[in-house]
Amino acid sequence: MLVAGALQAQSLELSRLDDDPLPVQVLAGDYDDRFVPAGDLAVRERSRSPRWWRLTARSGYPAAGQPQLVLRTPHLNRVEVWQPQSPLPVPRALVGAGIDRTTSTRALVVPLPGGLAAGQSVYLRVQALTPLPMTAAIEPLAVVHRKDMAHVAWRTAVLTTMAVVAVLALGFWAGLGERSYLLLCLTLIAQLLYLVCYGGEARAIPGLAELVGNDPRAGRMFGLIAVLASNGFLAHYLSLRQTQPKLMRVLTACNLLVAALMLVTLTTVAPLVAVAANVVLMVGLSIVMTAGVIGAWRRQREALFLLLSWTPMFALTALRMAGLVGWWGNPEWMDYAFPVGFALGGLVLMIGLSDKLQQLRRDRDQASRQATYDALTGAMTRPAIEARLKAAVESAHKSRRPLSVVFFDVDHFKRINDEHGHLVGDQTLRIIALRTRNRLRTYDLFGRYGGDEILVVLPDTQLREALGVAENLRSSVNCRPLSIDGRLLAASLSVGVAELMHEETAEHLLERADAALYASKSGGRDRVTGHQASRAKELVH
Ligand SMILES: Nc1nc2c(ncn2[C@@H]2O[C@H](COP(=O)(O)OP(=O)(O)OP(=O)(O)O)[C@@H](O)[C@H]2O)c(=O)[nH]1
Repeated sequence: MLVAGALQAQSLELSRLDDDPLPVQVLAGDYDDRFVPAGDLAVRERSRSPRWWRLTARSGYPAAGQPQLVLRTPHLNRVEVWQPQSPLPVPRALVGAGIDRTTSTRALVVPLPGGLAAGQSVYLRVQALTPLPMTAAIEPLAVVHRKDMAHVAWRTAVLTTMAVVAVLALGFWAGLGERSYLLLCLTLIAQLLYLVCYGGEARAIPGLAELVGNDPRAGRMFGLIAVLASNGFLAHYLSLRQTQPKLMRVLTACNLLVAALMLVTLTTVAPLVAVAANVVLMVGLSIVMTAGVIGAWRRQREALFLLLSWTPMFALTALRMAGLVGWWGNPEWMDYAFPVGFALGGLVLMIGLSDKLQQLRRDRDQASRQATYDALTGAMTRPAIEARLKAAVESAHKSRRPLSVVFFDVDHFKRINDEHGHLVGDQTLRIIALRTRNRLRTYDLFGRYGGDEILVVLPDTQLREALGVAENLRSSVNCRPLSIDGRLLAASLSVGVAELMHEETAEHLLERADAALYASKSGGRDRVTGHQASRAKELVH
């Protein structure tokens, strides 16, 4: 292993004493032959009681280089360090008593003012509260500062990204009322709190600093809450209950285990709980990953986002598990990879969620279009035109402005169907709809009321003008034959017109227009009839 900057191989030896004798005895060398070499430079302390560790230099670290003892990823651990020839220890911890605010939360740093001669040792009394190993190294002060600055920059970027995505998710939830956003926000906040508890930034947050300093279980609780919230989010996001009910049941069982672990965490700080929590986390992640793979196989779009966001987290959690059980050390990049994985995962899921909502909106718009517009003619459907007529009538009454309706029906349409077939009948309807609609203003309403009946609503229009419009519609059809599949077909319309009377309902207005249409039919077809309310009789034009 190289000391960056100094470009000098770490010539150190780490050993552990499985006991907690008095410091004077240890410093006097009474226990020196009972220290067992650790094999590498990882302080992997599993005992809950304080244990002694010894770091011995194989070659010298001169005082001129301002060497510093560095214990990376200390998390919640508390350490007392005896510098060579010093009878008093230097206490160090990220949170609580022993904080050193002159360095970042990357590591516990203790200066070695007199350097460390070959064969000289530094003694550490370690009270481990987390099972992840701390890596010991000796770095020149300049290197410590450089790495601290990089650490602060990285952590600030990552934690700020998570906080921003969480706030955005909260805003989306408030605006759209979509529960997934709230679950995503909760997940990110719990992950953020988990990271700042173990990463040490909690020491800068009033309230949280005291909580974490006094109780190492706080971070674990946040971790478990994050697992619950993220499982809830993912189940909701993938619609797991509907799409993969079996996996949903397994995930629910997993959530119950997490809830049980939360209860256990309230009563004990045993490291086994951390291992159990990580096992449950891995099981939960495996279920979610399986659901993602199945969803992706079924071409469920959101499953792809899920895989994209959770594959790195899955791999990192597996690596962290391996670190916990001692299969490998805890390399420096893992300190950053884990939070970056959280932040990127949150970002990708946020994008995925927006994509899902966009898709839902497109589906809803399409369904609403289908419900509003008739596929054959492009006119409004009957329920849609009726609703719009009702609203137009209310608005006309309120504003005391005129409104008229035109009702028309294709003459002898049944005959066209019978003689030329249904498809030609369809084409006839389509062409008639096109020709008539082209004669209307953009704000006139045009709807298919029945098989070959069309209702036109003309806002701001009195009967006289409406009769003119109706005549225009009629002539647009009978002015020249319709050309369908090389055939020329003559068609005509019978039209009824009525103007809205004072306090009249939409239904009554329609009845009068229908009566006028009936009058056109019985008067010989291919004509326009207006229903003149005041004279209570029909006018034929
Ligand atoms: N091709 C086609 N025919 C339809 C559609 N909807 C309804 N029809 C037919 O349209 C015909 C409507 O006939 P009516 O309006 O009752 O009678 P008509 O032959 O037009 O006679 P008059 O209205 O008295 O002039 C019926 O035969 C329906 O089967 C459709 O979407 N496509």
